[in-house]
Amino acid sequence: MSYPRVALLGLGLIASSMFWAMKRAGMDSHVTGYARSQATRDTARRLGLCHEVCDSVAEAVRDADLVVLAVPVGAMGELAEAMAPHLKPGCTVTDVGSVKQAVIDAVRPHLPEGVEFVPAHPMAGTEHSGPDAGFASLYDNRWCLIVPEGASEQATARLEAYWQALGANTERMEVEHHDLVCAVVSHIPHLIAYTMVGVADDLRRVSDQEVIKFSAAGFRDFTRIAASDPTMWRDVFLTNKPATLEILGRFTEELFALQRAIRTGDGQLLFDYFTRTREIRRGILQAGQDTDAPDFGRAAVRK
Ligand SMILES: NC(=O)C1=CN([C@@H]2O[C@H](COP(=O)(O)OP(=O)(O)OC[C@H]3O[C@@H](n4cnc5c(N)ncnc54)[C@H](O)[C@@H]3O)[C@@H](O)[C@H]2O)C=CC1
Ligand SMILES: O=C(O)C(=O)Cc1ccc(O)cc1
Repeated sequence: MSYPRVALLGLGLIASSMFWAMKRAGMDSHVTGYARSQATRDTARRLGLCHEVCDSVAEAVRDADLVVLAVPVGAMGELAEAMAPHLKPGCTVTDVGSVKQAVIDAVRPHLPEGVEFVPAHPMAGTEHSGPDAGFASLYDNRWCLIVPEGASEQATARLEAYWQALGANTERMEVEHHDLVCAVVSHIPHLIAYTMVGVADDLRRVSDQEVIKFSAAGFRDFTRIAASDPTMWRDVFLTNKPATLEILGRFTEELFALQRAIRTGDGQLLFDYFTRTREIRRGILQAGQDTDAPDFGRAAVRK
């Protein structure tokens, strides 16, 4: 079941992809959009993004049955405060932020009685941002994590059905677990990519093309990930502090153990470690959980 009127607040990669996916799904919702900068609103109008691009938050949310907060995590609270007085009674508010506890803490206090808040997080994205970065298939076969946290069953199930219509699979998760899982599968991997590209740049080998020219897929993937939006990722680390520090602590412990093994020539430790991690990759492929894996990956598993 869809929503008759949807408001998208923040018209970047995630919101624009939602609009194109809604269009592709043939939803007959009327979609309003709002972005803070005039330039983004102009681009959105030029692209035909949303049925109506509004110049104020108040106008965008006024009649909306579903309001989607799609701005960097650090801007969610301020946006929620600005929109709250203009919400339609009984509407549902959701968000797409990469961190959940901080968003819940920042948004919920502003919401009037009778408005449902159902936080969500599509596990899909690219390194591109802005209104022209979106595309209809972004959510196809990707997970959208739903963190009901006090929302009614009816509002939660309705949002799940909406995301499924956009192409995603949905799974419910508790907030603390969500933030820890995302620190492991997304946040710390991004930090590692940022660090590795920074290290290569310190060696002055990135800008003169040498690293790019000779790099295999590993480093290229790091450069892609490290090109992600700086505002968004700054906010992720500032707001998911406990989980990212926990995982970073474990990561550096392991890294030091590997460093020591290299220094002392402990080949057995390195071999055992790499064997264990290879099994994890094979397990993912065998379970068919990596839809991006090229066929040769699956073939290797079948052997
Ligand atoms: N990019 C990705 O791969 C993914 C991002 N997310 C989350 O989705 C949210 C949006 O991310 P993207 O669409 O990628 O970002 P984006 O940078 O493409 O778009 C964000 C939009 O919000 C606007 N904005 C920023 N501050 C604002 C404010 N105070 N008031 C109104 N508008 C404001 C920006 O001008 C921009 O139009 C973030 O919370 C991010 O953590 C979730 C999954 C994947
Ligand atoms: O582009 C990539 O590799 C991603 O990991 C996309 C992504 C970025 C942030 C999220 O909160 C969820 C997914």
